[in-house]
Amino acid sequence: MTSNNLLKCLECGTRYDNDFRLSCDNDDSFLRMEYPERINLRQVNGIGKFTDWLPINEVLTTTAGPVTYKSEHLAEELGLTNLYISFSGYWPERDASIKTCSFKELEAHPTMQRLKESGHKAIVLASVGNTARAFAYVSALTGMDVYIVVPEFGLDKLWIPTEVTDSIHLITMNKGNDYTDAINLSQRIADLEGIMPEGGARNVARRDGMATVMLDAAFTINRIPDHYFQAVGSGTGAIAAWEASIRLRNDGRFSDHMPKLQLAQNLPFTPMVNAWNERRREIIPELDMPDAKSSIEKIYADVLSNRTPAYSVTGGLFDCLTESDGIMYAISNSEAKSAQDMFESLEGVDILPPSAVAVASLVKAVEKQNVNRDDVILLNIAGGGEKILKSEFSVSTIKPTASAKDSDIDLDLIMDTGSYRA
Ligand SMILES: Cc1ncc(COP(=O)(O)O)c(C=O)c1O
Repeated sequence: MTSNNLLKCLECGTRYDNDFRLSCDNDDSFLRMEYPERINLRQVNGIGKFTDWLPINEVLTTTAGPVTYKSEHLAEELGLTNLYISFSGYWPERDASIKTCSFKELEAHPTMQRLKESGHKAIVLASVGNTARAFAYVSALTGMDVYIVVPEFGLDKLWIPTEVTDSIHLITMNKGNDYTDAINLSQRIADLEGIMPEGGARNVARRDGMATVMLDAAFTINRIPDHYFQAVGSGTGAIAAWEASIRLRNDGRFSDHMPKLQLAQNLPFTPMVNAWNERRREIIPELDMPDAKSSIEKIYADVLSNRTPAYSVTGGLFDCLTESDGIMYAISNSEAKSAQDMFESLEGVDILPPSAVAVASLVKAVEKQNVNRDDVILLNIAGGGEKILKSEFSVSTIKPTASAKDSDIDLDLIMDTGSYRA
């Protein structure tokens, strides 16, 4: 049974039932879920709390969810009086219990539940690591089949905090292939009968799962923040934060102003920063990401390496940045690393490289006076606590079931296609 809420096309307004639909029949725009105007929190821990604004019926039982707290030490260092941190990861001291250590688990739980409620059993996705880990873990918990395509450089991130199950099928791509090659191969696998594409930013379960970062913050702070900081790769998390703010404003209890999106990418791979700085809706590869593959090899936060982000599409990041009068920052590896050291020593928890990029962008924003001292700021630390987790739990490495030389490979060579042909 699918949820009673409807999906609505942002371009033409056509409404659809909420099955696992990812696109409109008439145009290329995003679909967005229509939920009750006011959200009532369910009395559970984790993101199940926000079920009213998730595209699923059953209340998720996972304790995984974002945690929002007011920073003291980093705030003092930066001279800020209202800095709030949203932490997605593992940090028992703060009741943060995402054991795959990134906000990608916020996408994975509702997506797999939406898949199940729509009557499907298998899903395919491309990832550079953190998303793969999150979906593999949820597959191990639910038994739902997941096909994961990962470029070789993402392999070290492929562990889960439980036993690996037969439901996890990992396909690696040989050296020389990047995230976009993995996306291309996963799209071919998704054409097989019986395997659903996870849909990336087009999947409302992914966006609305990530949106819980903003929801949790609004319930903790009692208002919508003035600024939202995050490092972006596909743009999904930031779009989700924007959509959550629209819903919170319409709810009426959290003030009626919207946050300014302040987003960052890692130099030298900064296609969205380059396009946005010229207020261009289109990303022009020759201008905005020349030598993309070699640039991607140089970035510290390698998960921020999507060559086809959700930027130009109606409802995508360009629209959100435009509506919020947003700012984008290009952060160097050394800026990210020193921001990481500063955060870890002041706040007392290890963070992942993309979160370091987000911290560095906040440092820059303070320097450039893009925030005022007393503004209410939400800094999304979208991944962290891996060191703490690994000191407390043993993790299992996921072994590849196949490897692909490129995205055109014969699918029979990498998977049992027989079970998925009509
Ligand atoms: C920890 C972390 N932060 C930020 C990002 C970028 O998020 P998005 O792809 O939603 O833009 C990722 C992507 O994998 C991530 O793992």
